[in-house]
Amino acid sequence: MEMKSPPPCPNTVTIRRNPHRKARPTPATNNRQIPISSSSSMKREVPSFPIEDVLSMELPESHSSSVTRESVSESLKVFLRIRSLLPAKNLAKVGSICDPNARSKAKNVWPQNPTKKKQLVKDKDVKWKSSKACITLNDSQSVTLSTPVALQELKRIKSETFGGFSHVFAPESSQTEVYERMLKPVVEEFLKGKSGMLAALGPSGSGKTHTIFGCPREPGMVPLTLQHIFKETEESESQAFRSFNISVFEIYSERGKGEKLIDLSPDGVDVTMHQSTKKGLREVTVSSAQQAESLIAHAMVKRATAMTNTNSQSSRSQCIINIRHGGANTQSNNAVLTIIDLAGAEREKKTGNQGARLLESNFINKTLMVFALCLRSLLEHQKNPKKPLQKHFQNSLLTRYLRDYLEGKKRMTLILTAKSGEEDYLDTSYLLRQASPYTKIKYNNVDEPLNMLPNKRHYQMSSTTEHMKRMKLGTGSDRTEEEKSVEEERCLSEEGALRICNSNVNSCGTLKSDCAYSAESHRECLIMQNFAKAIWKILKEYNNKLKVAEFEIQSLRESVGDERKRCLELEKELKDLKSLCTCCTEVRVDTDLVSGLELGECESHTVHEENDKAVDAYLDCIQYVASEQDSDGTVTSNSCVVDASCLHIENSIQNNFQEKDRSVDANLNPVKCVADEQESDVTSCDGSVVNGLCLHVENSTQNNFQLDQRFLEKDYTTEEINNSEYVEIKEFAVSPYQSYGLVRDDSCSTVELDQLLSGEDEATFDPLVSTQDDVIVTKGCDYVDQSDNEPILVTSSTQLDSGKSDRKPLNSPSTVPRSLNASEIEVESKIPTSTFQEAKDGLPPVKDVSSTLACELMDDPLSETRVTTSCNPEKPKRRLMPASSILLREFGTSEVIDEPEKLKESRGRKKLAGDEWKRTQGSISLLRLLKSNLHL
Ligand SMILES: Nc1ncnc2c1ncn2[C@@H]1O[C@H](COP(=O)(O)OP(=O)(O)OP(=O)(O)O)[C@@H](O)[C@H]1O
Repeated sequence: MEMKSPPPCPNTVTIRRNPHRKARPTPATNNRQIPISSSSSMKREVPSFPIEDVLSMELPESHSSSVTRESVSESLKVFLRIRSLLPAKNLAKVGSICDPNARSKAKNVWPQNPTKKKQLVKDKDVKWKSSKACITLNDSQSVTLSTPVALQELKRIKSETFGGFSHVFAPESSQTEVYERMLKPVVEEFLKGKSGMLAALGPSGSGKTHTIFGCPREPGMVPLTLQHIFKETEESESQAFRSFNISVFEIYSERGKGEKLIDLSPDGVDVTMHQSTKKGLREVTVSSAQQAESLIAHAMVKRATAMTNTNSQSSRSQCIINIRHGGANTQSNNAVLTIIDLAGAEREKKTGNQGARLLESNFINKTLMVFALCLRSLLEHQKNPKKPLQKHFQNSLLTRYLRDYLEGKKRMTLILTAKSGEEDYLDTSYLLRQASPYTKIKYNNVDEPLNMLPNKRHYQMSSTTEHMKRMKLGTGSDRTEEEKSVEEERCLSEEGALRICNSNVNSCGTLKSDCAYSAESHRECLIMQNFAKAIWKILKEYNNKLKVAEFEIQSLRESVGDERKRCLELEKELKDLKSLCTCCTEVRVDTDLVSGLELGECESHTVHEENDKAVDAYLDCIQYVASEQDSDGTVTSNSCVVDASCLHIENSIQNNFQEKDRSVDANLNPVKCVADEQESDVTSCDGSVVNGLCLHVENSTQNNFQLDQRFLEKDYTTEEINNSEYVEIKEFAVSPYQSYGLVRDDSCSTVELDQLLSGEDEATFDPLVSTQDDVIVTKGCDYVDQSDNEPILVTSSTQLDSGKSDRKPLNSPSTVPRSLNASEIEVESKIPTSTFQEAKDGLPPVKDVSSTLACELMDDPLSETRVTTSCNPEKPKRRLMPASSILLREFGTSEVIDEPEKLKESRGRKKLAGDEWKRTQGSISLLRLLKSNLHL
């Protein structure tokens, strides 16, 4: 369905985000191709994957392990809250906000010492006048305490810096802010099943109670905690998960006589505590924040407070609030959240306490001192494990109750409250000096399963462990309680939490599963961490290898490019050489170089460049002849001997080459076959019987070879010859060649024994009367006879004359005639084209054929080489003594020849036998020596 676009409004401008797309023909293939804009700016560049950046990133050494360490080795969290600097008058107002009865209570503060009262009035005036702060916040974790001018002489310091706090709350910090930052994480952990404890520590009147309980307008940590936990569990379906057991009690010493543990719940009674076991402490189950707050409010009413000169409602006891999961959830979650409002340290001079208040004050101070000693001992023990953990906890009920916390077995949080006025400098200085080192306390291997244990169970476990140790040591039960306690403590401290955990596995099913889960999680974490490290390492190694490989590829490409250039140069060079060899219009063979050859009327041979391969081959042969001639004109080449006189290649016959090349091939091939079969007395080739000794191939039109009947053992009819594979031939017709080693089965050359007496006169050749000297071997018999008047092309002919040699030929039979006239044995053939083709495939170049046979001839020390021409066979034959022939041959081999000839020579040498080549190479040095000595 086509949608017609509305007509364009003349006043509107259409802005196209994308350029126009030109219509283009539908591609033939189904694959839709995304049109690519020709403009480079429109090309969508896909950013490559930043592998380099990724690989260059350093993997944190042990991120997960650091996290683990952080969770395992956590410092004691110490917060500092600075109370706002308010004049006493304003403070009273502030206090009255939270506690309406504060003013009236203050009036009723006991004891009312008139003298002190007057002094207080004076102090108030002083405070009012000197409302300067001695604490300044450096940052969120440190403060500087400045010594008032009046005390600088006494303290000899002007200021002190205290740092390392988890957070320092400024005076203007609200309760909510304090809760959010300080207690909320602890509460959340508690809801997850981890116990926690918060204790407020500071001098009297610094705001501990205010921070912990607050007031209706500013609810403190406890109300906020209750609201939090009930809010969190509101959505829980089960009632059991929405109820908590809350116990509130105080440790109080009435008039300094002993310590009492008083249950502050509505129906609470005195609680007896043996070791850490509390008897009679009532836990109130609450299911809402209101119920809990009501309970806390009731407890606060019951709590012992008194008016002092520093606080209108000074706490006289250590108040402890425990919140635990209630109902059925208690069994599965034993986590306890403990919030403690400690009584403030008091200075007698400052508070003006007397009598019972003074006793209470002493008790409070003592408890706080024990508390501080426990933490100090823990710190020193952690700094130097050789230092034993002191048993300060035994010195107060509070510290006994908080033993696990004070010994670092459970995590706790401290909030220090400090007054910032100069008049509170001493209290604040004492507090900070005492408590700031607590920030260095570490919790090593504190595991939650330990925290989840109820105190009773923990001590039972400790007793069990101790009992087992005692059983191992064989110690009796005659130990005192104190010794047991001390030993138990030592064992606990030495075993560590993990071992305790393992012990718990045996005693507690829940604990066992928790421990196993924790250990498994930790193990999985380590495995994954190591796995990630290994992969990262492998990736980096592969990256390095990749870089190396790329570098190698680049270098190889460069080298390939160089080789290509070189190859092109070589090809060009080869082309030039070829053009020099074949493309020249005229190739001349210097007659001087072939002086040993009788060239007859033809001193130069001209071949036109248009000649075919056969002609090229002949040219090569000529060149070989030329190159292999020594200065004396003696043919000494071991690679090629060509009767140059047989080559009558002139421009006049160039057309004949083109026309008659097949004839040339035809003449070559059968002769080759003859040579292959020469080992037998009678040579057969393609069913034709030929005489291997005397093969004169002419460009005849006859199909059959014709054998001279004189060389046959008996009279054959022409029909018999043509039809039979073998005919018997006279011995003399074969033996001379065998004796001279001319005919070999590996020879691929053509052999023609020919007197070359014009090839016509049969009477001139009589094998029966011919001598050995007259034996002539003509090799490479290609006979192209155009006509009687035209020049005759004989590709190559080598005449071997051994008759006049003093040496006797090998296996030379005395009865064998020495000379044969090839013309008398005339084989005329016209071999079918198919036969030519078959033979042509295996036919090596003419020059190779010639060279092979020539080499064999030259290798025979008894043989002599004579090159004659078919044009003038009467020319004198050149003879060489074998030794000199070899030397000259070797000498010729060691000669430095130019490159084109060298190439051709190497091509010819490939045909040589391996041992022969080695021999030639090996004697080069000798030849050089001879050359230098003989001045050759
Ligand atoms: N940050 C504060 N903001 C407002 N009022 C505060 C703050 N801190 C303390 N006050 C007020 O100062 C008075 C004394 O505080 P509080 O009773 O909490 O001190 P304390 O440290 O508990 O003393 P003690 O150890 O004697 O019990 C209270 O009336 C309280 O309302």
